[in-house]
Amino acid sequence: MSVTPPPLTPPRLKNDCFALPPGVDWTPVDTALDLLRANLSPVVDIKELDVSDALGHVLAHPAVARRSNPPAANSAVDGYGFAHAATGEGLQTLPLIEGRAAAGVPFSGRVPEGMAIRILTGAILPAGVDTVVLEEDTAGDGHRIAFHGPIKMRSNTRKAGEDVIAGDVALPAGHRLRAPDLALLSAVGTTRVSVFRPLRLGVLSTGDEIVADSGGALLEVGRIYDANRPMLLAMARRWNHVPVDLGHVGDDRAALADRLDRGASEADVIFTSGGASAGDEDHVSALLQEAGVMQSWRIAVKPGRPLALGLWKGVPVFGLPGNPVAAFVCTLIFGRPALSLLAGEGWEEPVGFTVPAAFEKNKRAGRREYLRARLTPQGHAEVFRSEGSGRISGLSWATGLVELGDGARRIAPGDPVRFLPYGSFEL
Ligand SMILES: Nc1nc2c(c(=O)[nH]1)N[C@H]1C(S)=C(S)[C@@H](COP(=O)(O)OP(=O)(O)OC[C@H]3O[C@@H](n4cnc5c(N)ncnc54)[C@H](O)[C@@H]3O)O[C@H]1N2
Ligand code: MOO
Repeated sequence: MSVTPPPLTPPRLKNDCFALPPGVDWTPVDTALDLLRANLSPVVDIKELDVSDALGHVLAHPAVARRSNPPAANSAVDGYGFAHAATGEGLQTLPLIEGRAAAGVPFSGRVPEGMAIRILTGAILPAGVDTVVLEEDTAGDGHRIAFHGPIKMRSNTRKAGEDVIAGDVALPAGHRLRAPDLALLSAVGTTRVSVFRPLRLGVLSTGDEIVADSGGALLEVGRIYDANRPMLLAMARRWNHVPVDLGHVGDDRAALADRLDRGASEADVIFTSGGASAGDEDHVSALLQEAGVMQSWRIAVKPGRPLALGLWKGVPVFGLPGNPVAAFVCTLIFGRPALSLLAGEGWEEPVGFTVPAAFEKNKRAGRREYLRARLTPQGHAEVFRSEGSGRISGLSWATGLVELGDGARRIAPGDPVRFLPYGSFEL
């Protein structure tokens, strides 16, 4: 006699894979960011470098000015220097003294009150000179100069230390050195700096379908070119971290554990992509769970809701979602500030701009959304035609992201929206 099994009762179809399922704990974006910020700290040690080799490094200690800039009061222009006290309103005619003051060739004598001296840009003001008249504002015959007064005291001069004073902090700890910073440090005589050793970011792709190195072959349809790893390695390089290519592993837990072991010895932090959610083949989250130090988050963000966080042999692991758009957005929003903190740079927030929308959208409550966007010639934000997180072409089409807050919102063309240019993520 056969027994009829009881009927299965699936939940009502929502036809919206992004609706917040009841009973699941969604971590708001800000909560996730606060947790990362509170729990991460620099993991890199400190070394000394010549300033000329330090571009892109993060200062571990403040860089202190060894000398003032400028070191002495000097002239900002080519012209004639004199004592302001002897001048007044109307036509001023001053006899010139012999000699001149030039940058690097100072005039050692004193300029008597009522006389002027030829002076060039950058020259230290000679004794008796506190004011300079611009050459173009004068007439002269080689023995005298004339100009129209009044001229303001200290015109066209620079005070000693008006830019930086010796002993001041020229640049604070945590600052990542850019080209202009090398100018500043050089100007104040600082030739050696203490910097953090660059952070090593290991990047690993997972999934049986992924082919890490196709050798130029056109793959059969069931196989997927590895898009995430080249992107993530390039982002690491762009952010002045050292990219560590950990290659690819299939859906094999033992192989993944081995590769994470390698990552933990070669890198300071590991980004994996794929296998982050809770499916049958989601080994990254499963392994981190087994290791016992795992935060598996369903973040209230779109795209990119599964993000696994854990420690593997003491090394932080970010299990990014496999969909390339989600992997990209999670890396910008969560990965970048976390990396900058680990690298000693402090928490880096992107700078956004409020611009009018060139689109309309009915946004639901619950998840913060990041739309691929770019500015029209009028400076309005248009968004990519699809929000599908496998649509990699939209990442290239875009020049930034539009960020829509957690709540529900109806957006009409012209409404203000927050645009985060790729440039504000230093991409
Ligand atoms: N039943 C449910 N299924 C899924 C959910 C869900 O909530 N319930 N979430 C979806 C979302 S959202 C995302 S994102 C993905 C994330 O899952 P995984 O992190 O486990 O990623 P995979 O399943 O391994 O891959 C997803 C997708 O991305 C492709 N992929 C993976 N790695 C790469 C790579 N290196 N280069 C290019 N493409 C890659 C992969 O082939 C898949 O198509 O889960 C949804 N499912
Ligand atoms: O939102 Mo998933 O994180 O589509 O890509």
